[in-house]
Amino acid sequence: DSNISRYHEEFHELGLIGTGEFGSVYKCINRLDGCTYAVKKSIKPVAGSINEKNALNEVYAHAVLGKHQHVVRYYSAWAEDNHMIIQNEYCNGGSLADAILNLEKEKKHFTEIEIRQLLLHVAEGLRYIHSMQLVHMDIKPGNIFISKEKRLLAVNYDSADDGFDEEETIEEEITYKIGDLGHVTSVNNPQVEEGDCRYLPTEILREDFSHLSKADIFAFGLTIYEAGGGGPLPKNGSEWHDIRNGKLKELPHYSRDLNELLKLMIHPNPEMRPSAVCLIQHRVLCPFGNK
Ligand SMILES: Cn1cc(CCO)c2c3c(c(-c4ccccc4Cl)cc21)C(=O)NC3=O
Repeated sequence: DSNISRYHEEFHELGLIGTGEFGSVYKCINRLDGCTYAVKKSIKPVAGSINEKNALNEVYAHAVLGKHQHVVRYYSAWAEDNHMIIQNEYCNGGSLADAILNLEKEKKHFTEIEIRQLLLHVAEGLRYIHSMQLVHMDIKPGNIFISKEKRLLAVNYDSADDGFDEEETIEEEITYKIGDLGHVTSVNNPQVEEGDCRYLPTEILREDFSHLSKADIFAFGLTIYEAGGGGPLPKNGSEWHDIRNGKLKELPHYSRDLNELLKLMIHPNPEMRPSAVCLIQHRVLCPFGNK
C-alpha cells in the first residue's frame, strides 16, 4: 500500500549530499547489507514527457553499463509516492568539481602525474561506454566522482629498542568514476539531450551527430583543462567561441605534450580528436613507451 516506503524500509538516511534541478541525492546505509549508497530522489516525470525518457534512459544506461571500475555502479531503481529513486555506488571522495574548488581555495593544483591518472581513468571509462555503442553527453567535473580507499602498504618493525614499534605506511588509492548517466544515448540515436553548454562542442549545437563519441572527448578535454587550472569555462560569448576555434590558454604547470593533447581533444574537427582507445595509448599516458 502506498504509505509503505521502500526507501525508508531499506535505507537509513545519513544526510543530503547534493541538490539540483535533477533532484536530491542522499548518502544512505542499506539496512540489510550495511553498505553505503548514493540514492537520488527526483520528482516522478510526467508519463510520456522528455523527462521520463531521460529518467528511463539513465536506468537503461546503468543496466547496460554493468560493472566497470571507472563507471559509477548502479544497484536498483524504483518509483514510490510520485518520486523516481535510483540507488548507486557511493563514491566517498566527492566530485572532481569539488576537488577543483578545494585546490583553487588553497591556491594549489593537480600535479602532472595526478592529471595523467585522471586522464587514464576517465579515458578507460569512456572507452567502455563507447565500446557499448553508447555516449555519455554530459562529461564535466561535476559528473566525475572520486573514490578514495586507504591501503596498508607496509608495516615496518623498528627494532632499534628491544621492543618493536610498528610503523604503518598507509597509501590512499584514488579512483575516478564517470557518473550521472542521465544524458546517455546510443551512438546511432539522433535524439540528443544536450549537456552543459560550457563543455558542448559546436557540431552538437549544429545538430551534427555523426561523431557523437568525439563530443564526449571534447567535453573530457575541457574537463582536464579545468582540473589543470584553466577554468572557469565560459558559457557563451567570444571566449566560448575562441575555445571552439581550438584556442586554449597554455597551462603553465604542465608539459608541452599535455598541452598539445588537450588542444587535440578540443579540435574544431571532431575527426581530429583522439578516440578514448587512442588516448589510452597516447605517450602522455604511457610515458615509458608502450610495453
Ligand atoms: C551530488 N552527489 C554527490 C555524490 C557523492 C560524491 O562523493 C554523488 C554520487 C552520485 C550522484 C548521482 C548523480 C546522478 C544520478 C544519480 C546519482 Cl546517485 C550524485 C552525487 C552517484 O551516483 N554516486 C555518488 O557518489
